[in-house]
This record gives sequence, C-alpha cells and structure tokens, in this order.
Amino acid sequence: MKDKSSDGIFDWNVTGASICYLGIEAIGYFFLTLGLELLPTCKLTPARLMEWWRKKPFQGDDSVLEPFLKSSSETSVHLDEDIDVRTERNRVLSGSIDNTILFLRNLQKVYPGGNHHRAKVAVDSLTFSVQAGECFGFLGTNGAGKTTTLSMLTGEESPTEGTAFIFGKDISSNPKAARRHIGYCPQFDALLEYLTVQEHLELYARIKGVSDYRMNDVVLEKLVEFDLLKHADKPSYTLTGGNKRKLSVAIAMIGDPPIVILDEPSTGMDPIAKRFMWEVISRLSTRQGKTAVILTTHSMNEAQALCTRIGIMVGGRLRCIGSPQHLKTRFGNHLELEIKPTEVSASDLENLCRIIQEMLFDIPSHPRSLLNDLEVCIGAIDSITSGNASVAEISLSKEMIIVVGRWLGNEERVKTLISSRSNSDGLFGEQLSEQLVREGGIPLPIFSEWWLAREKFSAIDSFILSSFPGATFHGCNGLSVKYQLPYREGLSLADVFGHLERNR
Ligand SMILES: Nc1ncnc2c1ncn2[C@@H]1O[C@H](COP(=O)(O)OP(=O)(O)OP(=O)(O)O)[C@@H](O)[C@H]1O
Repeated sequence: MKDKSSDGIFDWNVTGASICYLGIEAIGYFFLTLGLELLPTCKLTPARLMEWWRKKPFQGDDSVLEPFLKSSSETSVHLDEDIDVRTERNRVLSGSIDNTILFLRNLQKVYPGGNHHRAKVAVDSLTFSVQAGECFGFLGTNGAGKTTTLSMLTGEESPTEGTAFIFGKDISSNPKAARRHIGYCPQFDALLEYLTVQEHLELYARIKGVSDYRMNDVVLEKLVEFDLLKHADKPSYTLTGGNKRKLSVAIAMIGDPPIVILDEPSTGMDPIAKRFMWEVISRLSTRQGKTAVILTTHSMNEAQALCTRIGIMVGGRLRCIGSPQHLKTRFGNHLELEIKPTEVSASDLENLCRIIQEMLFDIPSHPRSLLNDLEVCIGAIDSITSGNASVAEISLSKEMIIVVGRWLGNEERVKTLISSRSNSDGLFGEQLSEQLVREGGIPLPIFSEWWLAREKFSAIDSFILSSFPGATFHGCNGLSVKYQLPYREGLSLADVFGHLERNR
C-alpha cells in the first residue's frame, strides 16, 4: 500500500483504525475482567447486581466484621431434625459461639435444573460451627453434599441461600478475605504435571505470601513432615497416587493456615501411608490446637481416628452431629464382634491329608467310576494300589470331593464348593470352586486346609449363635469372621468379653 499510495503508515485507512480498535478493546476487556473478578461468580441477574451494589465488596472488610445473625424463627427448620443438629443450630443462631473460627448459617446450595433434569438441592440449611483446634469430619454417602459444602467454603461455588463466616468474614460478600485463612486439598489432586514436588510447594508458598527468606525453611519443613524429601525433584506426574495425595495435603497446609479443608485426604493411600497422614493431621489440629481441620471421608475408622466431632450428611442435610463416642452411644444398636481363629496347624493338616489318602486307597469300598477318577488324578494304577502316591500329587475331582465330604460326615459343606452358584464363604471357597471348574480337580492339601478352616469357622458360628441369641453373621474375610450382637440390656461389653474368655 505504501508503495502505491501517499498514505502514511499510521493513517486511518492503513493501521490507524486497527490500532484505535485494539486500544478501545483493551480498555473494554480490562473493565470486563475487573467486573467479573469483583462480582459474585453466580449468574448475573438485575436482582443480584442490585444486591451486590448494596453490599459494595470494595468498601473494605469493616461492614462484615460483625455478622448479622438471623433469629432462629426466620430459618427453615425441618420438623424431623435430629435433637443434636437442632441444638447446634440454635446455639449458632443465638450467637453463643465463643472461640469459633468458622460457622455456617443455613447454608444452602441448589443446582439449577436443565431441560432434562430437575433442580437439585445439594446442601440444605446447614448450620454448625467449628472451633480452633477442632477436627470436624463430614461423613456421608456419595452425593450427600459434602464436596459442595466445602466448595462453598472455599469460594468455588456460591451459596444459593445462607452463608458462612470465616474469622468473621462473610464468604458470600467477601470471599477473598475469607479465603485468605483457608488451606484446601480438593478431592482430585490439582497438581501441575511437569512441576516437581519442591516447585509445587514453592509456588503455593509464594501464592500464600511466604517471604523469600523463609521460603526454603517452609518448603523443607513440609517435605520432611510429609515424607516427600526423597521425591522432592520428581515431576508430579511420576508420583504414585498416595504421594500425590500427600503433596496435595502438604500444599493445603503450607503457610500454616488456621483452617485446613481436606476433601477425602487419604483416598488411594496404602494403610501405612494412611496412618502416616492421620498422624500429621492429628498433630496439626487436636494436638497442637492451632488449626481447625474440616475433612470429608467415607471411612468411619478415619473419622474416629481423627475427628473430635463428626457430622453425618444424608441428601444434603446434616442428620446427626457430635463426638464419635456420643454418636456411638446414641445410635449404636449393636456390638460388632470380630473373631480371628488361630491358623490351621501343620500337624492337623497333615493328619487330615493322611486320613483322606487312606480312605481313597481303600480300593474295595469304591465304585468303579471313582477308581477311574483316581487313576486319572494320580496317573498310574500302580501307585494307587501301592497307596504310596505323594499327598501333593493327589487332586480331588468333583465326585471324589462328594465322597470325601460324606466320609468326613458333612456332605452339605462340600456342596458349596461343587455347586456352580457363586460361593462367598470368604474362606477361599470361591477360588476353589473356580479351580475345580477350570482344572477339573483340587490338590488334596488345599482341599484339606479349606476343610479344616471351615470346621473352625463352623464351630465359632454355632458357639456364637447359641451364646448370643439374635447375633447375625456379618461376613468373613478368610482370616476373621464378624458378627453383630444385639445391644440390649443384660448384654454389656464386659459380659461378651467374659463369655468369650471363659470359652477361649
Ligand atoms: N455442578 C453440579 N450440577 C448439578 N448437580 C451437581 C453439581 N455438583 C454436584 N451436584 C449434585 O449435588 C449432589 C451433591 O454432590 P457432592 O459432590 O457435594 O456430593 P459428595 O457428598 O461430595 O459425594 P462424594 O462422596 O461422591 O464426593 C449430588 O447429587 C450431585 O449429583
């Protein structure tokens, strides 16, 4: 264009118009970004804009330092609300919350419905408080609303109704100030693949405002505390699931925030790593008393090990709240008894193998079909007649198992092995059934071990059922067996121990 016309480079029809357009756009987008950052993250409606204008979040924190508490009569209370939940609600709403660093006031979240689904009340009128040094555990099934509650506390989601206060800062009107006190470990590790463990900690320490001269100490302290020192220089994508989880929790705790929110912190960890993590969390909250921890879990064991108070959520509502002991005393209607018998002894096993072997070689008493089976199993008729086949070589077919069961006086027991129905006795019966179908036989020592284990467990079963009427079998994992004993008058824990001890 320059070659063919007399226009200058910055003339309107050369680059002038484009430069002006970009200039206006830059200013426009700057204010749009600013607006989106300051306005509530929920859908903008004229009513919400008006509400936001009234609250004016940019005016500073003073307007929200003293939260206004609704009177309890204004709140939506469910008629079937549990007494402890109601007491907690009334306590929080009446303002008797000394030493409380976080409280929720009728917090509610409704996800709007779409064309194909109805609106979903994920969290319904949640009211409770958490004190410094407390570890509060949320328990509940999938979809109970735990993660949504935490997301509202961390500002990821905005509440539909109600609000929560963190150090007196309202999470709805002043989410940034409220968030400043929180360390958060989300349910799914939010890590950057190519950053190393150390770089993650440094990055988050900087975001949280740790000063340069303390940076190395703070990062090193977390690496040591979470046993991540040997992985410090590994990029996060190479870490195991358990170590990723450790790093996520370490990130949440960096900068020593007074409130730490952990969404299922120990998911995917092996038992040792889990214990280790529990140790770190409890040291932080209950032992040092500095930090309030809020965690969600599916494990009652974890909640019991860590939490000073537990809230159980169902369908978005808090159904009970209290210390683990309080909940057990109020709602426990049974005792759980787990019995672990001694292992099958080598001498018993050897004896049984020998007895079965002798029975098998008692040739005259066998029908012809069984002899054929024996021949196939052991390989040579000579060894059958001489009776000196090694025990390990003998493999029992279906028919032989039935005969052996009859000899040993319990044909019913072996039927569970040979029936095609799935066998879930927990004593590796399922594997044996499969092996029987797959290979046509089970080695004698393995069958004998199963038989003796079943014998032990049957003896325990009849002892428990006759000693504690109303007891129910609650599963067997191959090493131990569980029963539920009815919790009633006249059957205290001491009675159960006494009875077991006398019959040990
Ligand atoms: N963005 C969303 N839009 C619509 N519904 C949602 C959304 N997020 C969650 N829900 C619904 O809200 C309910 C509560 O979900 P939430 O994730 O809080 O449960 P949870 O107790 O944390 O479950 P989990 O133990 O599986 O993590 C569920 O029924 C879920 O389907």
